[in-house]
Order: sequence, then structure tokens, then C-alpha cells
Amino acid sequence: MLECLAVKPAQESPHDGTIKSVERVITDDESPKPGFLNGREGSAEATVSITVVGASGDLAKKKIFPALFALYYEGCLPKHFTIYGFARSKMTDEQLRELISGTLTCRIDQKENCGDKQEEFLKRCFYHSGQYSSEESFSELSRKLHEHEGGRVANRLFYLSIPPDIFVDVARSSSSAASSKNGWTRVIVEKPFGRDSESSAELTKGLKQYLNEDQIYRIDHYLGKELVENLSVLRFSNLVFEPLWSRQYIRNVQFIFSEDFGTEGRGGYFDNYGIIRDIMQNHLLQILALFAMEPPVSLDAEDIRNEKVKVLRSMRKLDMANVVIGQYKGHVRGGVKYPAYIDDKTVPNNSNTPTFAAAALFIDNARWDGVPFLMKAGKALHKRGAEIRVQFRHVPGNLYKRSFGTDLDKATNELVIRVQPDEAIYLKINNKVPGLGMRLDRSNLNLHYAARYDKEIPDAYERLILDAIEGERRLFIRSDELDAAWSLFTPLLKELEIRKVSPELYPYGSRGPVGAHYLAAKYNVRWGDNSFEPTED
Ligand SMILES: NC(=O)C1=CN([C@@H]2O[C@H](COP(=O)(O)OP(=O)(O)OC[C@H]3O[C@@H](n4cnc5c(N)ncnc54)[C@H](OP(=O)(O)O)[C@@H]3O)[C@@H](O)[C@H]2O)C=CC1
Ligand SMILES: O=C1O[C@H](COP(=O)(O)O)[C@@H](O)[C@H](O)[C@H]1O
Repeated sequence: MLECLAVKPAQESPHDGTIKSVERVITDDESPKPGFLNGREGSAEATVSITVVGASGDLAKKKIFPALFALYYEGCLPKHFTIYGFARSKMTDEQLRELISGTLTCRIDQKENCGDKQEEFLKRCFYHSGQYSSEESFSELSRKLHEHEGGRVANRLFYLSIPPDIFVDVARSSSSAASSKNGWTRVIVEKPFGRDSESSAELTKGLKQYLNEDQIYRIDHYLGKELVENLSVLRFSNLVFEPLWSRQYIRNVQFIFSEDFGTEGRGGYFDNYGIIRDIMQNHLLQILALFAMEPPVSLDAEDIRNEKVKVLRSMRKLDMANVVIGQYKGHVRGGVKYPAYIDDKTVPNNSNTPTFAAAALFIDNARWDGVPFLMKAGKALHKRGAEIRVQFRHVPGNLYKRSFGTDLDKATNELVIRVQPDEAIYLKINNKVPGLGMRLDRSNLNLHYAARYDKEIPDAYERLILDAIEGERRLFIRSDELDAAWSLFTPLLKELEIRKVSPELYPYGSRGPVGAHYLAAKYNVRWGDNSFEPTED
């Protein structure tokens, strides 16, 4: 059973739920507090209406509805909830249910009642067709939500699963015509949050015309992944790690993302963004900030985000010389033909958009001075995975150095946090091979999740939607974090575009451009993802 309690009972700022364009009657702090779930937020009789804007789209079908069902299945949604799909496409309630029913799955450890639960869930899903910029459409939606709310305290969550150019239109029409009059109103915004500092600031300004910062939940789904959530637990609740967490013991840190498929189907979106904006500026940089931050005063969202933003602001300007970009080319392997990026019909055939990038970054503060933080992200590589690798320094005056040969790097400890797939945390150590002689080998202290825990790991979207319902903003991006993240990457992105830098081509299914290895070598670093990977229990 998924535990639905958040890290702490959510505390709203007095502004949350206050819609600028609509007069508010009751704020969160005024509304009854005892929770609908184990003492969590809101009155036992409060309702939550979740409107998925862009319900006919790919993300809604693939991630949002399945996550909502999983929350329902685990008993994490409040007693009174209603789900509405909203989009322009004409659809009946029945057709929406049909559309999403194929994507709902039950957790393996609780397969019983799955069919019944799906039926119950689908009965609480409805559809409203309308125009995104039309207040009339949202007013009509509001009327329908009101009927379902049945006079209770009405909390409303809007999930904007739509292209970014209509985020502000929807914020305007939904806030002015469909905000809750007596509960909170929150809006989850999907990435991309702009494509550079200027467009991001414009988007933030546009949203803030209609919403308070406290109402905006900018989602970065990597922050909802189990092992990313666990990063702070690992560091701050184990005495053995935190004292090592600095330039004194850490040689370099690597953040690696790879996918073994290309942009299939999303080339139109991707070509305007590229891998640096799609993965590095958000997912990997967010993980880096969590990894490198100072201990926060508390687990409160603002305390954590304050520390993350300090890390981002301490980062050295990103230099072109510290970046390598690549693009995948067609490749035939085992008689199968794999396409090039530019074979995608929605991509111009002279596109320079990177599908791979590697970068060396530095945090100019006392803790991390001189430590290279390496990032690598790519599509159409040899495997799918996301991991954090922490390579420690050499053991000073190592008594056993003769047993390692000349390559001392091979004998240093490495902590690997495998975010996905097959979640694990393992520490590479040197160990004596049992026997009468003195031979050392490399072994792993391995926390393999599948072996240790018999629970299925929840999808990141489940955690994040639940947090948004609970008013827990810890895993969502604050606007100053976003500004800092864009300030780091915008000059580089502009330079790449102005200079029309050609990406290094790499074959589909390969390990990516060789330039990434030279970049790491410049800092005496070897990418750790080419070595032995344990999966054994
Ligand atoms: N798909 C994914 O894997 C991921 C997506 N995202 C982000 O999530 C959001 C939604 O993604 P996704 O579902 O793939 O997007 P889609 O392109 O599938 O769009 C979602 C819905 O928006 C409407 N729509 C599409 N284009 C336009 C347009 N030009 N003008 C007005 N309405 C339009 C369509 O509904 P209708 O025509 O019925 O109104 C469509 O069903 C985007 O911001 C995307 O960047 C983020 C991470 C991953
Ligand atoms: O945000 C995005 O993430 C996905 C990868 O997410 P994952 O949870 O499946 O690892 C990526 O494919 C996509 O390009 C990007 O927009």
C-alpha cells in the first residue's frame, strides 16, 4: 500500500488559493484543517476536483490518468474527488473513459479488485470540451465541477498538459472563470518553462498576472523519482556520507541520462529545444542542486529550495570549451535499420539540434571548489538509464597500492545511485578475495531495491500529483530556481545557435560521441557508466 502521508503536514502561505482576479472567500488557513487522509490537508468533507487540461494528449494518456488511478487504487485520493478531462477535441464522458481505460494498471502486489477499482475510478472521470482561451468554456466547466462538489469546500487542481504557448491563456481563463470560491486553486505547469532566460521570464510574468507563485506548481518529474527523493535521506540521515560530501573526499560527480530510443513521434517539439533544454537544464541540474546543496534548516519546501537556489547561483559560467554536443545518425545493426535524427519527418534535414550533450560544470563555493560535476544526456544510445556517480579520491598512502597495479583510479571508491531502471544504490569498495593469499578485488555493497523491498516503486507523477493536492511544494520548481537554471544555460545555448555549431554525429545505439570522453579526460575523469553494473541481490 502506498503511504500517502507527505513529509510533513502541508502549511499553506496565507496567499495560496488567492486568485488575483477573483475575490476569495476562504483561504487555506481559514478552511477546516483535519485531513481527508490520515490527518492531511482539508476538511474530511472537502472535495478535490482535478482537471487535466489537454486530456486528449499523449502525456495525459501515458502518465497523468494512470497516476491518478494509481493514487485512487492505493487509497490516496480524498473521499470526494472528481476528475475532468478538458480539451478541444469533441468527446463524451464515455469516450474519455474508453481512451484512458487501456492505460490503467494495478500494482502487482494488489491485483485483486483491479477491475472493480478501475470501473469505480472511471465513473468519477468526466470530459468537457472547450477552447483554451475561452472564459465561457471554463465557466461551463466550473458549473459542472460545482455540481459534483455538492456544496462542500471545493479545492481545484488544474494540470496543464498542453503545449507551452497556451499556458498563459489557460491560466487566464481558468483562474478568472473556474477558480474555487471557497477552497484552494492550484495549477500544475508542465515543462518546458520557456527556452531561455527571456522567454522563461515572460512565461513567469504571464502566469503571475493570474496566479500567485504559491499556486503555481512547476513540475520536473525527475524530482518525483524515488531515488532522487532518497538523495537527501541518504545524505542527511546517515553519518557515513555527509562528512565525505565535499571537495575533500570527492573527486568528481557524474549525472548521466541515456535513452535507447530516439525522438520517435516528438521530433517536432524536440527540434525547437534539443537535449540541453530537454534534460540538462531541468532534470539533471535539479538533481545536481539537490546533491550539492548545504543542509537545509528543515525539510520545509522553502528551506530546501533556498539551498538549491544558492547552489545554482554559485555555478561558474558554462564555457563552450566545457561542452560537447552530438546528434544521432542512421545505423544498420543485425540487419535492422535504425533511423537518423534528421530522418524524422518533423525535423528539418539540416537540423543542428543536439540529441546528445556532455558538460563539465563547477560550483564555485567552499564545499565544491574545483570538483568537476559532469553531465551527460543523450537519446538513441546503447541503453536506457539515469544515474548519479560519485567518484571518491585516492586513499592517501594506500598500504595496498601494490595490489592495484598502476591505475589507482580503478581502486577508488565509487558510490552509484541508479535512479532507473532497476533502482539501486551501491558502493564500489576494495575487498580481499577470500583465501590464503592477499589478492584484492572490486566488489559492491549493493542495495538493490527489487531484492530489498517487495513494493513496486510509484511512478514520479503519482508522488507529484499527490504533493500538489497536499500543497507540498518541496519537489516543484520555484521561479527564482528557474531563473538561476536558465541564467546558467542561456549564454551557452545562444552561442551554440549563433555559431551554428555542428554536433558530432554518433550512430544510433552507440555510446555517443567520442568527444565526451575527451571532455572528461580533460579533468582526469573517466565516465563510470562503462563499467561492471551489478544487479545481483
Ligand atoms: N509527452 C511527453 O512524454 C511529455 C510531455 N511534456 C509536456 O507536457 C505537455 C503536454 O505534452 P503532450 O501530451 O505530449 O502534448 P500534445 O501535443 O499531445 O498536446 C496535448 C493536447 O493539447 C492540445 N494541443 C496540441 N497542440 C495544440 C496547439 N497548437 N494549440 C492548442 N492546443 C493544442 C491537443 O488537444 P485538443 O486538440 O483536443 O485540444 C492535445 O491533445 C507539453 O507541455 C509537453 O512539453 C513533458 C514531458 C514529457
Ligand atoms: O522530460 C522528459 O523526460 C523523458 C524521460 O523521462 P523518463 O521518466 O522516462 O526517464 C524524455 O524522454 C523526454 O524527452 C523529456 O521531455
